[in-house]
Amino acid sequence: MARSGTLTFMISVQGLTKVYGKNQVVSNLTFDVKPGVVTGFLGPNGAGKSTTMRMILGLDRPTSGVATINGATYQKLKNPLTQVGALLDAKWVHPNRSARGHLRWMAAANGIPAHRVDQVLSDVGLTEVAGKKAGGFSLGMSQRLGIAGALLGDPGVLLFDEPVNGLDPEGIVWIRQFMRALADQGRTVLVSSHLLTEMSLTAEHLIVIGRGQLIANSSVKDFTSSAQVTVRVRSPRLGELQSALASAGLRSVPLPDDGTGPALSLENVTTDQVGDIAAANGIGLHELSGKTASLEEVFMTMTAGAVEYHGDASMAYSAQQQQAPYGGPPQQGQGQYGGPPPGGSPNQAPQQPKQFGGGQA
Ligand SMILES: Nc1ncnc2c1ncn2[C@@H]1O[C@H](COP(=O)(O)OP(=O)(O)OP(=O)(O)O)[C@@H](O)[C@H]1O
Repeated sequence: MARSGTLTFMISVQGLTKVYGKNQVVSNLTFDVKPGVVTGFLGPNGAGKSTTMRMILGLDRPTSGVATINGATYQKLKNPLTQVGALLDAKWVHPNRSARGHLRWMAAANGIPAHRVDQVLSDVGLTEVAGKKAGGFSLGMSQRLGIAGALLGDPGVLLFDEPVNGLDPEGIVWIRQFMRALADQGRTVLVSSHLLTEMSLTAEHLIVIGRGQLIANSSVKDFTSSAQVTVRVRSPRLGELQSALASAGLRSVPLPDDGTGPALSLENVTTDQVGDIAAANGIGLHELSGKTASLEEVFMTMTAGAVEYHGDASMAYSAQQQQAPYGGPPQQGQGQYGGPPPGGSPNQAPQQPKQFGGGQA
C-alpha cells in the first residue's frame, strides 16, 4: 500500500538507461508508478517496455540509473515475491506440471505458505482445472496461471507485460476487470501494451515511450484529449472563404476533389469557428465537418519515428528470455507450450481477487 503521508511511490524509475552493444534501447527514463490506479506502459514494438520491466524486476542490469520498488532495488527487497509479482511470459511453465503443482513449486521455492496456492487458483478462476497439465492450457488459461503466480505472495506491486496479447475478447475483458480490481485494492499495477485503445479501456494513467525515451506521462483523459481535430469545409466560394479564414488567422489547406467538389482542411480549429467566419462574410457552405483523430492515430503521431523494427537483436532477446524466469530458478521446457486446452477455457465470470491485505510497504 502507499505509505500514507509520504511521497514514496511503489515503483520509481530514475534516469534508467540500457545499452546493448551500440543500441541504447532505454534512454534516461524517469517516472513513478503510483498505487490505486492501473498505469499503462505504452509504446510501439521494440520501444523498450520489456527491457524496462526487466530492469525494474532485477532481471536486467541498468547501464545507468536506478529502478526501485517500495524504495529499494529488487535485489535488496526482503521476500521479494511478497512485495512484487510479475507476469512476463505466460508460457513460462513446465508443460507436464499441473497448475497446482506449478504454483506449489513456486510457493515452496519462495517460502510462501501452501494455502495461498488454492486461494490464488480460485482468484483467477482456475480451481476446476488445477489438476490438469499446464502444458495443455489455452493462452487465456496460461495467462490466468501466470497471474496466479504473480499474486502468490500477495504483493502490493504488480507488473504485467502485454497480458492481453493473443487473447480472445472474453479473456481480454476478464484481464481488464481483474487489473482494475487489483488497483482498487490499493495495489500498484503497471501493464504494458502496444495498443493505445486497449490501454485507454484498462488504465487510468499512461506512461508512453518510443525508442526508449519518455514521450508522455499523463492521465489517459489528458492524453486522449490531445487528439487533433481536423475540420473539412466545402463552399461554392472556396477562394473567398480561404481569404476570410486567413484574415481571421486560420490557415487552411486545399484538399483534392474527392468527387464532392474542392474543399479546405484546417487543423486545431473548431467547426464553430469556421462556420462563424463564413457567416460573418456571407459565404454559404455546402459542407462543414470535424474529425477527431482516433486514439491510435494520436499514438502513431506521437511515436512517429520511434518504432523499432526488430532485426537480429530481437533474436538475441528471445534467446535471453529463455534464461532464469522471474520468481524462482529456471524450469525446463519453457516455450514448449502446445496442444489444445483439456477442458476449454474456464468460462466463469471474473472473480474479485482476494482482498489485498497490505502491510508490505
Ligand atoms: N538482450 C538483448 N540484447 C540485444 N538487444 C536487445 C536485448 N533485449 C532487448 N533488445 C532490444 O531492445 C529493444 C527494446 O526491446 P523490448 O523488448 O524492451 O521492447 P518492447 O517495447 O517490450 O517491445 P516488444 O513489445 O516488441 O517486446 C529492441 O530493439 C530489442 O531488440
